Amino acid sequence: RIRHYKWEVKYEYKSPDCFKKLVITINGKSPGPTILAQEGDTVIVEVTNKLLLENLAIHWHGIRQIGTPWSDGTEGVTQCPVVPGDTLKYEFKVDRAGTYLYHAHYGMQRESGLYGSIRVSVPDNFTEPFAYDYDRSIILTDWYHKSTYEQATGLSSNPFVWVGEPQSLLIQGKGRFNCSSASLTADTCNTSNPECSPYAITVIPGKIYRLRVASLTALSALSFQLEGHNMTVVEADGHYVEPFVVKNLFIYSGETYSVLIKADQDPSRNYWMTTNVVSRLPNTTQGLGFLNYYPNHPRRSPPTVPPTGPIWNDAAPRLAQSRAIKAHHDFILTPPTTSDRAIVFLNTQNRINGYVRWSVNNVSFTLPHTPYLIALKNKLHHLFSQTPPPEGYDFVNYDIYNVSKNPNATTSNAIYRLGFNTTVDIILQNANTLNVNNSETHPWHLHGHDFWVLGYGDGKFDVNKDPKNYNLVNPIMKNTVPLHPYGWTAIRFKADNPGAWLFHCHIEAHFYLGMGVVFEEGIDKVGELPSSIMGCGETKGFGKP
Ligand SMILES: O=C1O[C@H]([C@@H](O)CO)C(O)=C1O
Repeated sequence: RIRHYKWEVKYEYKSPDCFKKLVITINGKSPGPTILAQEGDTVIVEVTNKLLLENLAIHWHGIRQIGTPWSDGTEGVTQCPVVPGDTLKYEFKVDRAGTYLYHAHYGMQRESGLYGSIRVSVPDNFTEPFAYDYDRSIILTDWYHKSTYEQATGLSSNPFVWVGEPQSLLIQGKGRFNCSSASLTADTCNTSNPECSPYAITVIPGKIYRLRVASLTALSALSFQLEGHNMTVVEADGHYVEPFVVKNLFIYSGETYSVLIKADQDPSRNYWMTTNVVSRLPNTTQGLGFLNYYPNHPRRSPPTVPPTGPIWNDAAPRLAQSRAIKAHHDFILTPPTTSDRAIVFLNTQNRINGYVRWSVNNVSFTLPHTPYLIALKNKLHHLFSQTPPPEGYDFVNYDIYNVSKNPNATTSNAIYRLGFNTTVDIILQNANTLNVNNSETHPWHLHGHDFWVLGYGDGKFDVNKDPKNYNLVNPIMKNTVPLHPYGWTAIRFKADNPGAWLFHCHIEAHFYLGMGVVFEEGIDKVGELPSSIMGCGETKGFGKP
């Protein structure tokens, strides 16, 4: 079946957390409409850019785009941006049931509110490994009051102006800023504005709910809680998980989970739904929503104070949850037992000519003027650097626990070319930032593939010892994984999807500052590119009759 959507994207004044600012909406809404489809369907989205002064691209996060790499929606990698006034038709197959997302992939545009859910249901004759009565989706975000332009300008300046901690946390696009904390007029900030009334999920006592929880924060790692209710984790990034129970669901930007909850508590009241910042010193009040027991009023406050979140700087429970996520025993996709190539990616914050940047192996990524997919397909190799980027770093001498003695890095737009159908291991290695005793959490997202998560570790990855402990028995497949502070994360994937694919830190400011790489595989097998994606750079007008 074909699922056809027509979207108009524009800026509108909205007050998602009671503070009025410009928000990017789709057909008048942020979050945008949920895409509902069934495995095997074709989704067509015709996007019209009505942003007036700004380009646009939309990425279908978790959809592998097998056979349609030009529909991945990654500006600079797989397409030219959609200029104001233009319409672009995205067309792709949703080939696997699960919980996915869509969001802007042009500059830091995602954090202006351009995002939503994709829910792909199982085929008619298929039974899932768990039962539930109702299915609900929510997206967690953090929210800034400064515009994307102010943020991007600060990040690109010397002296560096960091974006800072967010002003509020949103649950399904709703949050609450303390308007009296700043001298703001009622027109600018008004807590009785219905646009910022807390999000509520209504449940019928006794029923089981599948709650699809996703994070698209710009910066924050979150802990998600439902007061008085345990959650059973059953799905991660579109793959069934061997079930396990949590009170706090740790979730990183770009991840999706399904959890089961039973509405089995005292039905005469409502319960808090909360999000808390973890892994960075929180300077944002917790996000609040309601778990509303029918027939209580959905806006009736619970009689309790909202539960406090976990200790923000205790990394141990976060690492433990990452390690607990294994493939469901009936749905194990076994990884190849060996790889053809292993690349280590050292994650560092650097300084280039006085400007703060983020790097992989001391190379800070920049996008070329002509998108890679188009340049590669047309064999225009002069359009980006042909010097292969590094496969590792100075393992012997680099001290990951301290500020680098030489924080200098270089910029490059070179890419990693992978042999088609080869098996590739990536070991993400964390390190200290430019500040003493500081290492941050980075959620890494791969386009065009799912990967097996082979393991997580503390400290420096040992190439002789650590691979012996890889989980090759029941590793989960995901498209986004956290790299924990001072730790490493090892993943494996098959380079079997012809195209050019971004792999990057999902923190908006970090990718903006160069924290990403591009992989190319099987470019000769990519079909003819639609001319609609080629209207920029040196290939402007290519494919036009
Ligand atoms: O890129 C970043 O910059 C700041 C800080 O390191 C400098 O102010 C921070 O926390 C980041 O993640």
